Amino acid sequence: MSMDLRVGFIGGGAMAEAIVAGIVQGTVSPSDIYVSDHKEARCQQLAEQYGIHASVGADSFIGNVDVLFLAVKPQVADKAIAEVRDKVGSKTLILSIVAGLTLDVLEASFAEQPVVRIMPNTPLSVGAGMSAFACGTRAGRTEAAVVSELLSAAGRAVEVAESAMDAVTGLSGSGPAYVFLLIDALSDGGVAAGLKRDAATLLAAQTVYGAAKMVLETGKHPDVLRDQVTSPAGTTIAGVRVLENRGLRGALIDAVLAATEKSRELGKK
Ligand SMILES: NC(=O)C1=CN([C@@H]2O[C@H](COP(=O)(O)OP(=O)(O)OC[C@H]3O[C@@H](n4cnc5c(N)ncnc54)[C@H](O)[C@@H]3O)[C@@H](O)[C@H]2O)C=CC1
Ligand SMILES: O=C(O)[C@@H]1CCC=N1
Repeated sequence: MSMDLRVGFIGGGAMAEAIVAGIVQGTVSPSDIYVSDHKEARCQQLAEQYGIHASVGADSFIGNVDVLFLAVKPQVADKAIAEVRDKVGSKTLILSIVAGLTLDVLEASFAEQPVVRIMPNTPLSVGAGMSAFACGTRAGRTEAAVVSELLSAAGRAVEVAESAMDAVTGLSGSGPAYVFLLIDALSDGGVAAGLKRDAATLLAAQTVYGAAKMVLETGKHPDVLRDQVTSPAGTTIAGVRVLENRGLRGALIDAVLAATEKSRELGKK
């Protein structure tokens, strides 16, 4: 599926790159993607790797894109907005991925443009992203459909109320980091049990991938699927017992809550 859209980015960091990598795979033509980043070397790298336009400064494209991603760190978002707000086209759809930056603030910053707040995650770069988005008052169903199509091209996208954004950030926004940690730890377990590192990491990652795929494709509750693996007096329950004793469930719940709380704090500053 390809979309006839000119897409700009303010900030060409890790998350912008993940989105670019996701949408250049058949959704948006690289020649229609424009990135502005403060760092010249970063621009060169992005231009070479993806065949997109990348420059220090956005003047060459800012008035001429259909969609503009705001993809800088929260701490410098005010400055980045001040640099572009008077130059951006009045119909350009502003898509902010800045953690904690509210629709109220965004709508006050951009006088006329429709604004959508998005929380994506880095697996977008391999077509398996999870994004949630909330529409501002000037963004209607047409804008929501554009955002949904753009993000769905590299994973899944759901529309949520803005009040859910902090929780989304704590779960799917930050979540890849929790799962990378989990995979690394599982791999360590395999190495401790005598496997070679490469094999252990492959086994760990494919197991996480397969289990996630089963949850998504069967629609069954994770506990039902867990039960299918767990033989009476078998190996699985021996492992599960250790995880329950060490509080894995509670640790994951607390991790999501801590990240959610941090997102709330960022939004208040
Ligand atoms: N990394 C992640 O997994 C996720 C990040 N986010 C959000 O995405 C945003 C960006 O995060 P990252 O990509 O991880 O950060 P990053 O630090 O990798 O990238 C930010 C980039 O913006 C550039 N920059 C800063 N000010 C600029 C300006 N005024 N004009 C042009 N370029 C400018 C920097 O040189 C840098 O390359 C953050 O607000 C974060 O909250 C959201 C979801 C997931
Ligand atoms: O760590 C962060 O603040 C950002 C937001 C979600 C993922 N990374």
